[in-house]
Amino acid sequence: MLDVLKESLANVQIIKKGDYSYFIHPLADGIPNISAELLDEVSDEIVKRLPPCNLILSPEAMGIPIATAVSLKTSIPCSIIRKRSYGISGEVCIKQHTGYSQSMMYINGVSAGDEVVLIDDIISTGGTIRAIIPVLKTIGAQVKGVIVLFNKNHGAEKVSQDLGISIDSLVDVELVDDKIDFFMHQ
Ligand SMILES: O=P(O)(O)OC[C@H]1O[C@H](OP(=O)(O)OP(=O)(O)O)[C@H](O)[C@@H]1O
Ligand SMILES: Nc1ncnc2[nH]cnc12
Repeated sequence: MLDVLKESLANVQIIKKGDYSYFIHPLADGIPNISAELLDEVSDEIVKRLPPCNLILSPEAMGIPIATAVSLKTSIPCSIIRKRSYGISGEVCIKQHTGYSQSMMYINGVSAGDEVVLIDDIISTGGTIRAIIPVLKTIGAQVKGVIVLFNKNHGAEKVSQDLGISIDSLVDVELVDDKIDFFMHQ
């Protein structure tokens, strides 16, 4: 099961962003190419786990292919959290910190009463999800769940406990320096 995903994890390259270890994978980076089979398999699995919701939300950039595929398979609309401001009414600005970058992000298209599932390629430090979730609650949206492909170094468990939300993932990743291990959840 999840054989294409398993195969895609063999021989991933690891690079350094300063002191931060980073692995290169099709669905986390768009490099090497994202095969249709991989996207199909991963999105099928996420659809199986998807809590009932009326909106899929995903931060740019690498949440987009996964969230789009899930949206196509479920007919649930998808909204993208952008790194550029449109300055339109209702836009909410947040500050994202990852292990290697800081960026402003802008939420449009989420309304009070929406039942939202957040989909992303990876959780690592949790900075991205920690920035997004409280703002969704302030807007009055209900966060029905978070689903990521990769849970790096137990980021999901830490954020889940701190924010009191459920974070599901398909693969646990242990990455320290240049040593990487993957643990599939099935
Ligand atoms: O848990 P964290 O430490 O916050 O890391 C996870 C985030 O890092 C990556 O986003 P990035 O902003 O690098 O953009 P990208 O999707 O364009 O790679 C990834 O897509 C997640 O959104
Ligand atoms: N591809 C990746 N590898 C390791 N850490 C990450 N954090 C965000 N993207 C990552």
